[in-house]
Amino acid sequence: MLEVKNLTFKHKGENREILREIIFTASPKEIITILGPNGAGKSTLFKCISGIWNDYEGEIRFQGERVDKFSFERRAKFFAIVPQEHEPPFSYSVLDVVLTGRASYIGLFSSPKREDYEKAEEALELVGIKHLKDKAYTKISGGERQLTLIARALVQEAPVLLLDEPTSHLDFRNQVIVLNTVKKLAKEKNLTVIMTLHDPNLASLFSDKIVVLKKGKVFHNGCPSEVIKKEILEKVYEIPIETLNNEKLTFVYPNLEI
Ligand SMILES: Nc1ncnc2c1ncn2[C@@H]1O[C@H](COP(=O)(O)OP(=O)(O)OP(=O)(O)O)[C@@H](O)[C@H]1O
Repeated sequence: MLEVKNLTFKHKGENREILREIIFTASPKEIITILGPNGAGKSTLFKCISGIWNDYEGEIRFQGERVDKFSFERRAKFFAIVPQEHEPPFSYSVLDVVLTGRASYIGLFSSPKREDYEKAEEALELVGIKHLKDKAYTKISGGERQLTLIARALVQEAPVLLLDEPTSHLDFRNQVIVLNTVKKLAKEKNLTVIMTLHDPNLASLFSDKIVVLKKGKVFHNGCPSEVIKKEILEKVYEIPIETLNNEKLTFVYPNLEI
């Protein structure tokens, strides 16, 4: 289990707390989505969990151990990260980028083995871009890069998958395919998934729990049916919102008379 306990964070030399007393837990097979307006602190929370920022109050623990004490290697073993943006310094092929996710298995002075290539191709197949494997990563679209990075995270075979706005460059079809794949993998491979999203409807469709942040604090935390509600989202996004309900889900949309 991943536990975030009373996490409070401010940048060095600044007085303003970007995150204040954040509390939530995430278990294997669960998808936790961090939802909230621009500037709410989603990426900062993500960076604290993934170890980019370590200088916080409170604790983040994985399987009982404090993650700020993890070595770089242990972090790579436990956390697979899909960042929002990634510019490789060289013109790697798509397959090579995915293979970098196997680094902790390959060893510093060795080359990838057949198993590593097989896993990389399997992951590319899973996210639907195996046909791009020999193309230069610098010459594919933003959405195709995002899919490549998701494949790279999958071959890492880490128990925690952290995705920062995984759908930001994806078309409608690929949003659904990628999030559905992540959901399937979470269940099949026992992964703990934490992601940030901007779309409450996608969050509702694909999450087990949603943590809503507003101004650095947890505004609400619960399963989609508890969180994706007119009264909560209107307070968080400060626009009038309407809902459509059926027995499976609540769909939210803006009331355009604003
Ligand atoms: N390096 C930094 N130094 C100081 N303040 C920062 C720094 N990076 C971000 N912030 C501030 O922290 C707050 C939270 O930013 P963060 O990027 O976590 O928000 P977010 O919810 O991910 O936003 P978005 O949805 O726009 O990506 C913002 O007010 C931002 O200005």
